Amino acid sequence: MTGSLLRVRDLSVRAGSLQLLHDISFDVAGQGTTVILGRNGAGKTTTLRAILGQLRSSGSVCFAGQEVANMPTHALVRMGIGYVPEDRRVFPGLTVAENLRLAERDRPDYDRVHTLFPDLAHRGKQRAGTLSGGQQQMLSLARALLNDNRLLVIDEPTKGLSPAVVTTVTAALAAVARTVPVLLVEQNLQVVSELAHGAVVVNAGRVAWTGNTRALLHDAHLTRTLLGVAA
Ligand SMILES: Nc1ncnc2c1ncn2[C@@H]1O[C@H](COP(=O)(O)OP(=O)(O)OP(=O)(O)O)[C@@H](O)[C@H]1O
Repeated sequence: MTGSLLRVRDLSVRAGSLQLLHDISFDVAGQGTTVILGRNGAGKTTTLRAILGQLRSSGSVCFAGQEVANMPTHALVRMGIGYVPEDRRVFPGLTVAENLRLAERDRPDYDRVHTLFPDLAHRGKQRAGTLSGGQQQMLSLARALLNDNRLLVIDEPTKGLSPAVVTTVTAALAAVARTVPVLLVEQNLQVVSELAHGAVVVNAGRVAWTGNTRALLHDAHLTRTLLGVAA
């Protein structure tokens, strides 16, 4: 499927008297990686959480032709949306192998996970809470990659990681995106330029720009005004 896999239309979220998202609309292609960019506090994670049914929203979220707005996350996971949240959420008291076992669905693909993250294969008996931040991120990604998903939603996978681990995670995501479409929130523009084709820039809870990642990153005026950086 090469068209739009996820269609978000007029997605709005309120928290009490605050409006966090205002009529967010964008499409996620049925292949490759689509990235949501924006400054700190722009509304990127809120957008993902609204799509994942973790925040009450108005508007439409259409996944593979089916309206899924406000469906609970577990129902979306059963439909084939893998979610890797920003805070990684591994079970610290359980081993690496136990964390993976808990994520298993119908036909877990351990070969894929161990090929992408060989380090995890050697750490099956280690408690996840004793892993480094980078290793925890790999475990968190591995939990989503274990299963055959139709879409992966991944929030800031390289946040706080050393350059070497960023390289490992980026390579794994590039390999994954060759077979599963990815909706990514990412701040590291080098990683964005390596991974993403489509870009959605969010600013103050609104979509400020959508288009081709390359066009965005090669336009110094756009990156300065939308992201506050010199590309
Ligand atoms: N439940 C809530 N109640 C009130 N304000 C909220 C709530 N959730 C998020 N916000 C606010 O909404 C704004 C967007 O937050 P969000 O986490 O989506 O930003 P972000 O773009 O992911 O930022 P960052 O890059 O810093 O992670 C922030 O100002 C945040 O404080």
